Amino acid sequence: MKLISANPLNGTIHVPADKSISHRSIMFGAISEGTTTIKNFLRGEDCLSTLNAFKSLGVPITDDGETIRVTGVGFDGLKKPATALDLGNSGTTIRLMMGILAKQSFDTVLFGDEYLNKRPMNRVMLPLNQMNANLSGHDNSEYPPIHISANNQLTPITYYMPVASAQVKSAILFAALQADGETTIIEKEPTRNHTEEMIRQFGGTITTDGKDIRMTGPQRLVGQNITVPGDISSAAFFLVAGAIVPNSEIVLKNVGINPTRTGILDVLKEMNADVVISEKDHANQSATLTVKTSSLTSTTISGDIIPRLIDEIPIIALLATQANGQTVIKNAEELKVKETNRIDATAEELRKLGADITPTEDGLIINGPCQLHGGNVSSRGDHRIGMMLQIAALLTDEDVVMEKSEAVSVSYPTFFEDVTRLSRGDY
Ligand SMILES: O=C(O)C1=C[C@@H](OP(=O)(O)O)[C@@H](O)[C@H](O)C1
Ligand SMILES: C=C(OP(=O)(O)O)C(=O)O
Repeated sequence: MKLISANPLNGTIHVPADKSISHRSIMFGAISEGTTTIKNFLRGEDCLSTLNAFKSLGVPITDDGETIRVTGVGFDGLKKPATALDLGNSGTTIRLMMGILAKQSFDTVLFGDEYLNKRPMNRVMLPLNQMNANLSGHDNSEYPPIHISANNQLTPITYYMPVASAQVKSAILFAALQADGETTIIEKEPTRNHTEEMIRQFGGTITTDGKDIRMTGPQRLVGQNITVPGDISSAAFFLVAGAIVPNSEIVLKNVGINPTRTGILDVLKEMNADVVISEKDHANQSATLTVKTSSLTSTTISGDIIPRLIDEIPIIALLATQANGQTVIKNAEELKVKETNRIDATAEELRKLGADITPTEDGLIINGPCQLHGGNVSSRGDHRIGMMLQIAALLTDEDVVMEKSEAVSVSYPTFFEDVTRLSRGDY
């Protein structure tokens, strides 16, 4: 696909719904009692994988195009699926479902596409097996297909997280909701807290104190009415486009601003970007963000901000190519086990467009500002790499041609339409 090049972006957009919250809305709806309604559900491929998996587990789910209605069956009401569950590209779905399915009267098999089947699962299987679950990977490996054996008891644990991962934390919490007694999780660094927040929202009890999380099971949850806010990880592409593409001004409506997700706003501020936050809706943790092109300075990004912007690092790397000076990103080794190795993918694809960017063991070093040029690139099947490369193409008047552009549908199916509309200055 030939990408849109050499264009400012101007106008207003409603970024798509939050992917992490959309997944969890279906999951919590399914394991609760009573009905859950979900408005503004993300109909991207990853969240549809979650929706279809729970339908296969016998959960009644309807969609009238506006509202998704989940009739909760409780942990005890899930039914043996007719076949192994195909979870597509979605790491969040497979890992959280391992916790949900760790105590069922039937076996389940979970697998995904060529990318998901190469992502590490020991990080979830080890703590769950310590809780008396029985999970194993394909051919004694840690990779999918993952086999979950029938099991009628889970025991609580105290678990020091070896990696900063909301998916691992969430899988343990779903298991802990079904275990008899108190589970304690000590995070390496704080990660997104949507699971903890939704346990409370669905009527459960959980204590959080910095990196310590405690919860006593078993708990019964009750269905809720959810409106999903926009995804700051999707907004990130337009926040960066607005900051670096000359003569741009973009208004982003209804962007989720849960503080465990807003590392990118801290980085933009630090780099001198012109971003204004307005219309804060405290109940829904959302706001309007307005971004205008400005002159940027380099920065260092490391330590406990990394989990607060983990999915934004590819687009932050592009931002850094347009900033004055050297930007260093450290402690981001988790990027190596995403849909692709995002350290290598970001560096290698941006170098094809002329960026001065070097991969390191745990991050990237970027020198700017740098005039990008045309070239042939690939998303490598990774939605976030694909979207980052389209924003990069806006910085050159030469042709940029990208392979595997369809990957963007995983989290942002209307991404190219939104770029087209903003490049025409449509309000
Ligand atoms: O819990 C979640 O919804 C997610 C957690 C993060 O993964 P890790 O837990 O592997 O860091 C993130 O990269 C992913 O896009 C969504
Ligand atoms: C890593 C991501 O998602 P997941 O782990 O759910 O595949 C992502 O959306 O960038």
